[in-house]
Amino acid sequence: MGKKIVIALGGNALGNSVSEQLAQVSEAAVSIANLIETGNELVITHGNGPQVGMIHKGLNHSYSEGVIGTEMPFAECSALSGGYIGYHIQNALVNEFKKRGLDKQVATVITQVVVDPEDPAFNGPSKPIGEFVSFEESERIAREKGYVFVEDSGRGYRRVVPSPQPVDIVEIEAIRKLSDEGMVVIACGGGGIPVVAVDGGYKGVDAVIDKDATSNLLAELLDANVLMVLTAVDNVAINFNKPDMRKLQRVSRTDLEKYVLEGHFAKGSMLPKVQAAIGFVRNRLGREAVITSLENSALAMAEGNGTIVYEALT
Ligand SMILES: Nc1ncnc2c1ncn2[C@@H]1O[C@H](COP(=O)(O)OP(=O)(O)O)[C@@H](O)[C@H]1O
Ligand SMILES: NC(=O)OP(=O)(O)O
Repeated sequence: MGKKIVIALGGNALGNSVSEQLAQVSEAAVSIANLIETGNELVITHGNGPQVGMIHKGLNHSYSEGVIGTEMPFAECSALSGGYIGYHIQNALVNEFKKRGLDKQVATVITQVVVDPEDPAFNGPSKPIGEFVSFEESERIAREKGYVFVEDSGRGYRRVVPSPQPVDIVEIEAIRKLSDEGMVVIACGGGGIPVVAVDGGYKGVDAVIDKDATSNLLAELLDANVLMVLTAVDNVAINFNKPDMRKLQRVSRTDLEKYVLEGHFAKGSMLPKVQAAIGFVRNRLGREAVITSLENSALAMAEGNGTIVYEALT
C-alpha cells in the first residue's frame, strides 16, 4: 500500500553550479518518479546550504561593488534559493513524468517557517553554508569580514550562521491541500524562510534553518508515514571515517540516541539528520525514518537498505 513520504534532499547533493544541479535533480526525478509509480504520496523538501551561501556572497559582493543598490539579507537569499532549486526540481519532475506518461502536477510552495526570536541559536552560529575553503582561506575571510568558520566533516572549512529551531510552518494548510489533491509538493526549501511573529504578522530574520529539522516538523504536521532524508551516503555510520567504522542498517530509536550521546554524528551535517529521524519516530510505532542516498532510495523502501530508524516496542 502507498505511503505518505516526506523526502528531504540534501543541499550538498545538489552540486555547486546550474549544470551540476540540473544533472543531479534529473537523477533525483527518476528515483522520485519510481516512488510515485509504486503508489506513494510525496512531499519534497530540500537543503540550500551551498546555494544560499553562493547567492548571499554573490549579491552582497555586487552591492559592495556598487553593481546593485541594495544589500540582500539571508531571509531574501533563502527565498531566492527556494525559487531556484524549486524550479529545477519542478522542471526535472515534469520532464520525467512526461517521459513516463504519468499524469501528475508539481508545485513549489515558497514557505515561511516561524522561529522564536529568543532562540539561543541567534547567539551562536552553527549552520554551515556556502563553499568549502582551506583553513588559511577561512582565517583570511574571518579577519576581513568577521564571519565565523568551522571544519565540516573532513571536507574543509565553511562559514556558519545562526540556525534557530523551526516552530511552525505558515503555509502548512496550502501544502496539505495541494498534497491531498494528489499534487507533488515541493515545500520548506532550505528549511523554509525564517520569520518571527510581529504585530499579528511575520517578519524575515537573518538565519538559515536546518532543513532536516523542518522536514521533521513538516512530516509531523502532515502525519506522514515515512521521513526520508537523502544525502551523499547510503548509511549513517558509527565511528565515521575511522578504521572501525560500522554502517547502521535497521536501528531502534533508543540505540540511535545512545550513539548520539557517544558523539558519533558530526554537528551541522549528520547530527541534524539523526535528530530529525529520532524526533519523527519517537513514541510513534509504525512510523519509519530513512537516511540514505538518492540512488538507494527506492531500494530502501522496497528492501530496507540504508539506515532505517524505528520505534521498538518496550
Ligand atoms: N556518522 C556519520 N555517518 C555518515 N556520514 C557522516 C557521519 N558524520 C558526518 N557525516 C557526513 O555528513 C554528510 C551529510 O551531511 P551534509 O553533507 O551536511 O548533508 P546534506 O546532504 O543535507 O547537505 C555525509 O555525506 C558525510 O560526509
Ligand atoms: N538549509 C539546509 O539545511 O541546507 P543543507 O541541507 O544544504 O545543509
